[in-house]
Amino acid sequence: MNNQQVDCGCDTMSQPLLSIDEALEKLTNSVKVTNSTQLIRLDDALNRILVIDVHANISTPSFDNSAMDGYAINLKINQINTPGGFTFEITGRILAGSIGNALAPGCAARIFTGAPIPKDANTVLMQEECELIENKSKIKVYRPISLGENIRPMGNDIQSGNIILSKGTQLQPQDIALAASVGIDKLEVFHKIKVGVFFTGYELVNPGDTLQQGKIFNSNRYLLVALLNKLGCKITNLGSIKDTFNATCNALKALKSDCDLIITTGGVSVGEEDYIKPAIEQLGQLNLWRIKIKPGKPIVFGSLGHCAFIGLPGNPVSAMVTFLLFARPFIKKMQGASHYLNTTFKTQANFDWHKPKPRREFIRARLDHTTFPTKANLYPKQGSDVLSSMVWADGLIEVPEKITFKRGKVLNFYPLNEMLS
Ligand SMILES: Nc1nc2c(c(=O)[nH]1)N[C@H]1C(S)=C(S)[C@@H](COP(=O)(O)OP(=O)(O)OC[C@H]3O[C@@H](n4cnc5c(N)ncnc54)[C@H](O)[C@@H]3O)O[C@H]1N2
Ligand code: MOO
Repeated sequence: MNNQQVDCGCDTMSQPLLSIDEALEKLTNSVKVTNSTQLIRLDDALNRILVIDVHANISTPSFDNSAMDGYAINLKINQINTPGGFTFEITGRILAGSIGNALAPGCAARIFTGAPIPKDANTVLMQEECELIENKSKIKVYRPISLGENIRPMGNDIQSGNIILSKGTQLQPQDIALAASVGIDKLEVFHKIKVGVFFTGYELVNPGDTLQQGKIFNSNRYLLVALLNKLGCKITNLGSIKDTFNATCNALKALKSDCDLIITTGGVSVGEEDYIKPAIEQLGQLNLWRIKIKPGKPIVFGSLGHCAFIGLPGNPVSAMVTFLLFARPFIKKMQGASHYLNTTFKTQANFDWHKPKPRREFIRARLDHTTFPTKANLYPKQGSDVLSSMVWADGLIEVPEKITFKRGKVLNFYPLNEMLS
């Protein structure tokens, strides 16, 4: 078979391959969101996903307070926005955390940032604008003053009863801080999901062991574990297993009862030594095999009872790209995240595309930010074995199937830093 025939977008039995959109829809529609939840302290909440909306039961700030170090004044009606210097007698001093006495008209209280505005004060003046006079018993101001200057009103940030964080939020430092600001000390989050992994391939050797002729180091093991750690999964790692049908079935059986999801790499292609698909068909249900994308055509999606299964291709770039495009949204949805799809933005290709391709391609690219709009440059080698292309790249350019284009074409860019967050 020549290359064009291999890449026809059909399988060898002329069955059309699924498009990426169909495959993603099929995968994410089938996700069962974990129903196991726990209450955790704010210090442990980073990156965890909220089960329910969080409401504030106080307003913040909970009292009117000063935005500046300076003087709270009781500005009289006839002084508002009037030109000319005004003098205020200092009758109090209010630190943050303390309460001052009411201010009589024409009087001032020394006040510090965050301190409560005393009763009857209606404006705060910055100390830099005030001249202390008469042995520091008074202040004088030379500019017109308007009402309410430098006062942060109660509820300026949050109103009591408001939803401050929505269910499905993956908690970031600022979310945790917002919960703390209304006095919440614990949040209800989904339990971490349990993911079992193993790696097929007679050729695999662990880094640290001797590399005999014909063998390769098992880089996918480290790739997958690191990717899953980034997503906050609990991992059971069986390492590399023998490339046999029995060993594959045994590994699946060992993991399925205690895992929400099993992910493997390798053994998903069409060779008679590829046992993942037949093992899933024998032990569970096969829902999808092979997608019209490059890299990563042979991907298996299925289930073993309650446990979902994703078999990624063995080629390292294919394994990483398919993990990011398919397994990541699947896992994020399973974890309860409301935003689980990858985000993309538009960029311009700094290259021509001469040959229409039958599969949608996800090519390793790096953005040149010195131009506007930014331009995407390609890594010179785009083979699915070229792992260094993933290290060089800062994202993937999506090239639609069956098109050609010239430099300057606007395309989708999938930023790696986003997909690895
Ligand atoms: N006749 C055909 N052959 C292949 C097809 C096809 O359609 N017809 N598809 C090709 C594509 S595309 C891919 S992708 C691969 C997928 O193959 P498998 O998932 O079955 O993976 P293996 O054959 O086991 O390995 C492929 C490649 O990756 C290396 N590998 C495997 N595991 C690891 C690991 N843990 N760490 C690092 N590298 C790994 C392995 O040595 C091979 O070089 O199939 C094509 N063939
Ligand atoms: O899909 Mo394979 O990943 O092209 O090498």
